[in-house]
Amino acid sequence: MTTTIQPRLTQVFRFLHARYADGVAELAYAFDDGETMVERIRFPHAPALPREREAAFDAALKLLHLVAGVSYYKAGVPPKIEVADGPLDDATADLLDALYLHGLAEFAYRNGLDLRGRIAFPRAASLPSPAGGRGGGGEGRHPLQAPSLGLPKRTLVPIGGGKDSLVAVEAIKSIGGDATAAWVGNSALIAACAERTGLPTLNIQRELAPELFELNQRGAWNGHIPVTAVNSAILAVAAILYGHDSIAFANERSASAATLEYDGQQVNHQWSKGYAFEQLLGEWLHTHAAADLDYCSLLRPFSELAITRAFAKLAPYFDAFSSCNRNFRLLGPKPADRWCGQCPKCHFVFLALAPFLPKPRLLAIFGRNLLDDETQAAGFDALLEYQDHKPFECVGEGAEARAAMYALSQRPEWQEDALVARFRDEILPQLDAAQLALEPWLEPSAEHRVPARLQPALQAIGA
Ligand SMILES: CC(=O)N[C@H]1[C@@H](OP(=O)(O)OP(=O)(O)OC[C@H]2O[C@@H](n3ccc(=O)[nH]c3=O)[C@H](O)[C@@H]2O)O[C@H](CO)[C@@H](O)[C@@H]1O[C@H](C)C(=O)N[C@@H](C)C(=O)N[C@@H](CCC(=O)O)C(=O)O
Ligand SMILES: Nc1ncnc2c1ncn2[C@@H]1O[C@H](COP(=O)(O)OP(=O)(O)OP(=O)(O)O)[C@@H](O)[C@H]1O
Repeated sequence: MTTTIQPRLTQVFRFLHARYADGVAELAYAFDDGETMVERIRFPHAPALPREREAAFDAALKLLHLVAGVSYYKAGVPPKIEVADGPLDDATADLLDALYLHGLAEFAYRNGLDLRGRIAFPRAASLPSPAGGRGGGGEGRHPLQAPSLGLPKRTLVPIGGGKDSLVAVEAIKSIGGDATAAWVGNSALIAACAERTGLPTLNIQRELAPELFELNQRGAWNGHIPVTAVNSAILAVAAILYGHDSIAFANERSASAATLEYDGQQVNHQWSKGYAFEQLLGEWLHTHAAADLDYCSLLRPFSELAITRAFAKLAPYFDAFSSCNRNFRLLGPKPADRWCGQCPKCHFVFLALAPFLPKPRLLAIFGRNLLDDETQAAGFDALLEYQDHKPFECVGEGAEARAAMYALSQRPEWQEDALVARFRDEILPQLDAAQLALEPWLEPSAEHRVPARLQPALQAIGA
């Protein structure tokens, strides 16, 4: 179907319906009275849903509808949001308001928009828990507790093709945890990583509504969306459908740090990988879907450097993984050999692995030495927050990039490489050497929501 809507002139974004049958979820949206846009999520070999899980499944499917709408809403950012099913309870509206405001903060910043005061999901103050939850309250603000469903003690581990999820997988394997390697989309690279884990696999397909790409061609607003939230909501539906009691993402501590602050608002490229979103969704699932469905990040206590140190021990993945997001485009060109070598992710992962791997091993992974290439100076400067802000990408904090670069500048095998020498001569004299130690970054922090059953896996990562 061809769309005729002028996206930037729309007045209402409408959540029409979410339906599920035979392993396919259909999520329908529209602007104003325009064409229906349908996103489809395909759950392979979907089992019949046990009756006791139906309410939880319906709740999770509704949430997925609301979360996945962010891809379409952003095309027009109209002033009004309507939900055909009716207004949301406060906890659900709070989650959605936060996700759309903070998850689209980079999008807004780069497009010169201000979404504050514009995003307001319809809410009714006193709605009861939709999953048949129990336990008093009555004000509808926090609908207490959803029932326990007796979900099997199995963990869905989302796989992104990069180092982080593979560290999480190996940590769960090290404690003999029952787990499934799950991923969304049709990336062959992710499939190869998932196969290599040796775990049972689950590949969920996602088809965006084709009208979105037409809207993009017609001048829709476009930019970054909180895709981890979409993947999380898909996996929550999957956990209930296939029977898993936990979803263990691999979102690092640094994901909670803002990329920059602008006009009093924090702009974080990785907002839906951060702890605030993890808490919102984890609580929401307990109160609205199933008390025994845990959503967490297994890597939350760890910095990027602690994670690269752990990954440096996982040699069997070295010729399969890639953190370069250019591999994961739906439409655009992809790098020929897994690492484009030009983007912030390539720069950061090279730098963060370098202190923990023998140099020839690292060069073999990337097929080149990014730190001996003067043309890459600006890219590394941004990582160090030197004359630039942190890039809009999934990279560690400026301070940990500086700690990694400092460590290399002290090592004979690295210190003559062009960008390490430049750091030593030009940037280091402007820094406080007391702030550059690597070791503090390897210490885990206490803040996480990892359920007791999986906590022993944290030892494997921190060791
Ligand atoms: C792979 C990638 O980085 N894509 C971003 C890129 O998209 P591009 O236009 O270059 O091409 P496609 O990926 O083929 O997408 C085509 C258009 O489709 C729309 N779209 C796509 C996926 C989706 O979930 N929703 C969508 O609306 C969009 O209009 C695309 O233009 O640039 C886009 C615009 O800035 C980004 O939206 C694309 O980002 C993807 C959604 C994506 O998967 N990105 C992840 C690699 C990513 O950024 N991960 C973050 C996680 C942050 C978080 O809070 O979740 C990270 O690793 O830090
Ligand atoms: N297509 C996907 N399907 C399911 N989960 C995904 C997908 N892409 C990313 N994720 C998950 O989202 C989280 C954040 O992704 P991120 O890209 O930071 O991790 P990664 O790919 O494991 O590692 P790296 O930081 O090296 O890229 C991880 O838990 C990852 O597994």
